[in-house]
Amino acid sequence: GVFSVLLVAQINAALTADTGAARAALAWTFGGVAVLAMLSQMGASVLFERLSQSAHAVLRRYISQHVVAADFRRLEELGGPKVHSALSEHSTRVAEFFVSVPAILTNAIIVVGCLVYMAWLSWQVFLAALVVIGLGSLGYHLAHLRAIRHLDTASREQDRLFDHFRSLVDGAKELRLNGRKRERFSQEVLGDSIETVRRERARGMSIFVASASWGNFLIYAFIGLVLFMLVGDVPERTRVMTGFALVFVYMVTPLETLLLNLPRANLARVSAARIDEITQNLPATDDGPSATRAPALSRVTLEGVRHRYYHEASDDMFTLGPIDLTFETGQLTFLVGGNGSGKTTLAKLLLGLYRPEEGRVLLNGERVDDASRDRYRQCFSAIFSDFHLFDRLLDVPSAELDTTGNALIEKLHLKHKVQMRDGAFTTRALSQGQRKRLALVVAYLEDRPFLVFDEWAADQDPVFKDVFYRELLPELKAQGKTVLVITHDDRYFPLADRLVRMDNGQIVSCEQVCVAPETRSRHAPLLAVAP
Ligand SMILES: Nc1ncnc2c1ncn2[C@@H]1O[C@H](COP(=O)(O)OP(=O)(O)OP(=O)(O)O)[C@@H](O)[C@H]1O
Repeated sequence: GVFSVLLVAQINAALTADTGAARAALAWTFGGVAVLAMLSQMGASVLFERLSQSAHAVLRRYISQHVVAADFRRLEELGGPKVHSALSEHSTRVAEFFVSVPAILTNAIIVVGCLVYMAWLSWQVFLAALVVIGLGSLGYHLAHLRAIRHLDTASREQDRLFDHFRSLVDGAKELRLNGRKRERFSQEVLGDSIETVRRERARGMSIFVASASWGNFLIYAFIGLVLFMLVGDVPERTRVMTGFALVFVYMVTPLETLLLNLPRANLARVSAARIDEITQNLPATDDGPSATRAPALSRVTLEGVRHRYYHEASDDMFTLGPIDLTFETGQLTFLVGGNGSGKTTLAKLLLGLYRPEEGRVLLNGERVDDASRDRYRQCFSAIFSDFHLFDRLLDVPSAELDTTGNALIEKLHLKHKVQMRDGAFTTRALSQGQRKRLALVVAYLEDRPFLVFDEWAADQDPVFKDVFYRELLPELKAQGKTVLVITHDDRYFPLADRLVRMDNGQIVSCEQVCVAPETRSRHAPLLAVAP
């Protein structure tokens, strides 16, 4: 910016230079300044491009760290689409801002430099310029307030749009099977949301761009004011007039660029505010230091534990508890009950994913508090009905791990489909039941003392279902594992040590089951491989 202003001063000096020698001297300075202007612009652009990429990476790391450290319930409430929106669109907008920073900075310096040069040519003109700038800023500020409102509405709608994008892929089967549903989804749900984002953003940006034209108009008004009214009687009229003409011509483009780049900065500001809001809504848990090792487990007790879900849309509440329940080492508990009776919620409380709103959880008689909750959670492996299978174990890869993993895969009848190599599965393109078996392999390899299965067998064929209840579960029990199985498979209820029945958020019965041992296991152990 500085070199550019120096260039214009050199040009003006050359235009008004009297002798050839003076022009020759100016030529060298002009050449030097031109090269410096080019080099500094190159440097600035490269640096800002790098800054933009770094900012993007830093933001993504920042948001991901917030998400990883967030309280699970808060994350559930916030929902995935908002997180996706922050990680993709909003962080990109903020990062893009850094690419426009050199344009804003350089052009602002050129404009300011030109004004200073004008002041040097004539102070009266400079004062007039200040009045014009004041008017321009006022107009711009008023426009800004309106435009930001539209941009903010657009960015909120965009979070919903990301939810619809997810339905577009996750609901692909349903949309293809039902033409009317597809049409309504495309036009009314997705279409309306896309349209709202377009409309609000277009309005916001139009106001910004229109206010840039207002700025442009002011420049020409200023030029007219100076050329036809102010410069009339100043001494050295020709020199001053040439100087002004040159400065004006030179200044218009940077000013336009400046005014057009400022909206982008505002877009970034709105996105930054959204990122801030989302991360504020995801405070880090107070769950103590991050733990990796499981503590020893002999008993887990829930005492008067209670949890509530508030449903805003219907203004009603689901209350679970108070729950009193104890799990002893090596005990096999089946948790049963109708849909929506609170089984999964109870499991989340037991696993330490939800903090009890009332009551307490005890590990070996000691209260689990915020400081020890993460350590407590390391006691468990769980497979939920909406489980996620990572493509790798995220354990230190070793030949031993691969061997044990592959032996388990073979025992679970998946050898022809998938293998474990360097601690990762070779594929995840499997049927739902097969992927659940892989999740079981992971749970075995994690070797935690307490396992929780949420309707694990629901997707298994009758033969493997039988294997699960009659062989795998007794085998886990024999290894001293404590197991909680959420199930609707009533024909296997007698195989449990204890049957806990739930209804409408309450435990309605808790029965010890007495069965002859031989009815529990009819086959030879399936999983002879020690994990
Ligand atoms: N994330 C959530 N947000 C708000 N309410 C929820 C949420 N999850 C569950 N609920 C409410 O809690 C109740 C119990 O749900 P939960 O998933 O614990 O039932 P469940 O017994 O596991 O049912 P199912 O057998 O269908 O899996 C539901 O009726 C629902 O109203």
